[in-house]
Amino acid sequence: MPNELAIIGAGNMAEAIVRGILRGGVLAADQLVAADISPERRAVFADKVGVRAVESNVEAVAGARRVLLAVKPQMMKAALEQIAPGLPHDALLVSIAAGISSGFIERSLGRGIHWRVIRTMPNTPMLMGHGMVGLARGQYATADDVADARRLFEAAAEVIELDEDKLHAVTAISGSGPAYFFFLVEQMIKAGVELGLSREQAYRLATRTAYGAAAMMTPDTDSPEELRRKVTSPNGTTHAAITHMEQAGLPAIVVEALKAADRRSRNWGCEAVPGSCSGRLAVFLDSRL
Ligand SMILES: NC(=O)C1=CN([C@@H]2O[C@H](COP(=O)(O)OP(=O)(O)OC[C@H]3O[C@@H](n4cnc5c(N)ncnc54)[C@H](O)[C@@H]3O)[C@@H](O)[C@H]2O)C=CC1
Ligand SMILES: O=C(O)[C@@H]1CCC=N1
Repeated sequence: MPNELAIIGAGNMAEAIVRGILRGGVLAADQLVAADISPERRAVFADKVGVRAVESNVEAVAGARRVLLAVKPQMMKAALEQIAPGLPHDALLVSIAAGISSGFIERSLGRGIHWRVIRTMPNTPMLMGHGMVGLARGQYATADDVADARRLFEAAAEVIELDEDKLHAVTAISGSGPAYFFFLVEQMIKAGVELGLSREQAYRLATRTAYGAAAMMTPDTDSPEELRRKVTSPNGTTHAAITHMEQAGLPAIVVEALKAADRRSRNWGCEAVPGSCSGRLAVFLDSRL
């Protein structure tokens, strides 16, 4: 079977994407190969996902038509150095790493080749088929490459194409976003316990509420603001809670928190590519973390 997709880094996010690809019939399992340094992750891919898993990145990319770069940003430089010598010159590179620019990937692979790179920012709800992906094309990637990369994600996600610089904001909103909601639910569970419920009761009430509320936010329904208004009786209980959140500064905290995520995404690129940011920019970014 041809090597239609080599995965470098068979971690959590790669698993969500690959499960979507297989579930959606975009590619068959025997057209994929995954490489990971961790025997545990290779076992997950081989035994649970049903995809051939190897230790060697070089072996994975041999003859590959597309390569999904799915290691952590700080591992990207090493992974690119490993695959560069054996990577087919016409392979399409699709990266999901936060903060790593398409330019860095192109330069690291080198060999005088105009590498076609698509940079993306997916999120874990892809595991449930409800993901959101921001996608930007590198300078040598074509419209066909964008369409090709889109197909990898669309079985489990909505995809929007943007300029590459906007991917930091996408990371702050939808890449990291699921964690903000889980964090809120964690606090709701704690509050439930403080209010006298058992942990099981609080857990069930908070998680099912989050699930139901999320399901209400379809493109065809009211805006989040309007949905909130419909729960909020004048001078009632919701009003009491929201007023407290506003007076305690939560709206500004959320906005500032997401700006911190955006800065971290920009800063990660600097860390992964020592010397690529001027000293002043790196210090400026660090000081704002
Ligand atoms: N987890 C998330 O919600 C999201 C993650 N991302 C991006 O996805 C990438 C992966 O993140 P996760 O899946 O969360 O991390 P993870 O830690 O679950 O997966 C990374 C995998 O890479 C493997 N690895 C490390 N060095 C390697 C090397 N040199 N060669 C081959 N494999 C190697 C690790 O053993 C691990 O299994 C990151 O760059 C992150 O920025 C993007 C969007 C959302
Ligand atoms: O936390 C992170 O850096 C990664 C990128 C977006 C979600 N997880």
